[in-house]
Amino acid sequence: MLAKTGLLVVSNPKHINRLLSDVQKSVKSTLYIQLLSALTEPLGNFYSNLFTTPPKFSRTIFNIYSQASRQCNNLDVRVLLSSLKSHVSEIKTINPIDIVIFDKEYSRNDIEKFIKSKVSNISKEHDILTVCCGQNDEIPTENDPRDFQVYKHVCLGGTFDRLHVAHKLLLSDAILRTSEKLTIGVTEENMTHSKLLWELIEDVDTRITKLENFVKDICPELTYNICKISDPYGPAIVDETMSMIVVSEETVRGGEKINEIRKQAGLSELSIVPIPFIDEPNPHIREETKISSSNLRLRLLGTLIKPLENKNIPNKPYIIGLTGGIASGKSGVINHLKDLDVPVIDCDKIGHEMYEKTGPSFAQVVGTFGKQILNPEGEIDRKILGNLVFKKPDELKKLTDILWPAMALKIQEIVKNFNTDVVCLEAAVLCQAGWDKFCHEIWCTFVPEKEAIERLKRRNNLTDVQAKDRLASQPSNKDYISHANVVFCPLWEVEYTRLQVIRAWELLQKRLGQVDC
Ligand SMILES: CC(=O)SCCNC(=O)CCNC(=O)[C@H](O)C(C)(C)COP(=O)(O)OP(=O)(O)OC[C@H]1O[C@@H](n2cnc3c(N)ncnc32)[C@H](O)[C@@H]1OP(=O)(O)O
Repeated sequence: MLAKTGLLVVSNPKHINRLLSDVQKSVKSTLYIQLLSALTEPLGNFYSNLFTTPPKFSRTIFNIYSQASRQCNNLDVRVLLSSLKSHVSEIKTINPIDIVIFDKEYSRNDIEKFIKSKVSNISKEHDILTVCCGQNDEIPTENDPRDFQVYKHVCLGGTFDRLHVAHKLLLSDAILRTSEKLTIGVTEENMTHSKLLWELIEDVDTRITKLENFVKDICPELTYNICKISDPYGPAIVDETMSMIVVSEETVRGGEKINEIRKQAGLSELSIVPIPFIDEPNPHIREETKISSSNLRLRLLGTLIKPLENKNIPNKPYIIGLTGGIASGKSGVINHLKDLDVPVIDCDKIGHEMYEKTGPSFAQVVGTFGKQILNPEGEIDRKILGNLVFKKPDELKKLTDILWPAMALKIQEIVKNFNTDVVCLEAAVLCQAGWDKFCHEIWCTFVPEKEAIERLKRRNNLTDVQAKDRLASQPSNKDYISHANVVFCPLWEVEYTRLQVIRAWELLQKRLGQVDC
C-alpha cells in the first residue's frame, strides 16, 4: 500500500533522478527530502557532517525540483532546509511521516537510532525502505558562480497560484539566503486580471495558506512576514531593513524598478538575485516552455475542479448541466458533445415554447408586460420582450418568475423520457434558477469579458454599450465558475475546445464507471 507521507534521506543527490522514480511507487501525497552530507559517514554521525554553507545547495535543490517536475507530478515534494542552514538537530515536519526511505544500506541499529533521535513527527506504524542506486559513486561538488551572500531580511513577491516546483525553488533559494526574516508579498485579485485564465486563480487566502504551510514546513526557524500586495512593489519600496530581493528570470526588471523607487526615497538598493526557470518537461499545445501556474490552469480545463455533491436523483440518465455567460462559447461545446452522441436539451428553446400563443405561460406574460410585446399576428415578439427585460433586472425577474417553474416541470418530464445514459441540459443561468439540483454535475464555459463583448458586438450586431449592458445583466465569470465542477474556455481555435471536451468526456466515463448507471 502507498504511504501518505514519506521522508527520503539522500546521501548522494547525484542519483535523485532514479531515486524519485523509485520512491514515487511507495509514496502518494507528500515526499520530504533530507540531504545527508557524506556517503561514507555512518548514519549515526549524521549531524556532525552536515553541510554548513547553505547556498552551496542552490544547484542541488534546483536539480531535485527539476527532476520532481519530470517524475512526480502528483507528489508534493519538499526539500527540508533547516539542517542546511544551521545545526538543527531534528527533522520537524508538519505531516507525520509514514515511511522513511534511504538511498544507502545502513545497519538496523543506526536506522532505528536515527529515526528515534532525529525524526520528530513519525507515525507509530511507519515503514522503512532502502532504495540503493550507485551508492559508492562520488558525491558531486557544487560550483555555482552566483553571489551566495546571506542577508538578514530578504523579500520576494508573486501570485503563487497552485504552488508548484518553480515556486518551491524560488522560496527555497530565498530561505537559504536569509538569516532572520523573509517577507513574501502575495498579489491580491486586482493584480491578476492580465494573467491567462485568471478566473481560475486560487483566492488570495488559499494561496497564502499553502505558501505559509510550505515555508514553515521546510524551515520553521525563520521569521516569515507573508502579506497581501495590491501593487507590484508592496513593502519592498518602503522597508529600510530589507537588503535583498529574489526574483524570477522574467521579473528582474521589477526588482530594478523597486530599486529606482527606493533610491528616490533615500533607501539603500536591494541586491537582486534572479532564480532560473525550470523547464516544463512536456509542454502541451498552448503551454509555456517553463513550469508555470498558467500551464497548470490550462490543464484544469475539462477536468473536475470541484468535487461532486451527492444529490438525491436517479443515476439514469446522468445529467450534465451546461451553463455559461452570454457569448461564452456554449454552442461550440454543445457541437462537440453532439459529436459524441450526447443529446442536448436547449432550455432557451423550452422557454420560448412556454409563451407561444398556445403555451402555458402566454396569458401570464402578456398580462404582466402588456400588449406592447405582441406582433401584428398577436404572438409575443421576443425582440421587444428582450429589450424590455435585459437591461432591467426587476423586469427580467418578473419574466423568469413566471417562466422558470413551468419550464422546470417541462424539463423534468423530458428528462424522465430519455433512454440514454447521459444527457446535457443547457441553460444560461442554470444555477441561478436552482436547477443545479436536477443535475449530477455542472459544466460551464467562460471567456474573458472583453472577448465576450467583442463576440456579442459581432454576433448580435450590438454597440459597445449594448453589449456591455447585456453582459452586466448576467452573473460574472467568477460566479459561474464557483458553481461549476468542470470548466471550458472556448477562447482559441475549435480544435482546442474539442480537446477540452474530449478530456471532460473521458474523465466522465471513468466517473460513470464508478456509478451504477
Ligand atoms: C435557467 C435558464 O437558464 S433557462 C434559459 C434562459 N431563459 C430564460 O431564463 C427565460 C427568459 N428569457 C426569455 O424568455 C428570452 O431569452 C427573452 C424573451 C428575454 C429574449 O429572447 P430572445 O431575444 O429570443 O433571446 P434568446 O432567448 O435567444 O436569449 C439570448 C441570450 O440571452 C440568454 N438568456 C436568456 N434568458 C436569460 C436570463 N434570464 N438571464 C440571463 N441570460 C439569459 C440566452 O441564453 C441567450 O444566450 P446566448 O446568446 O449565449 O445563447
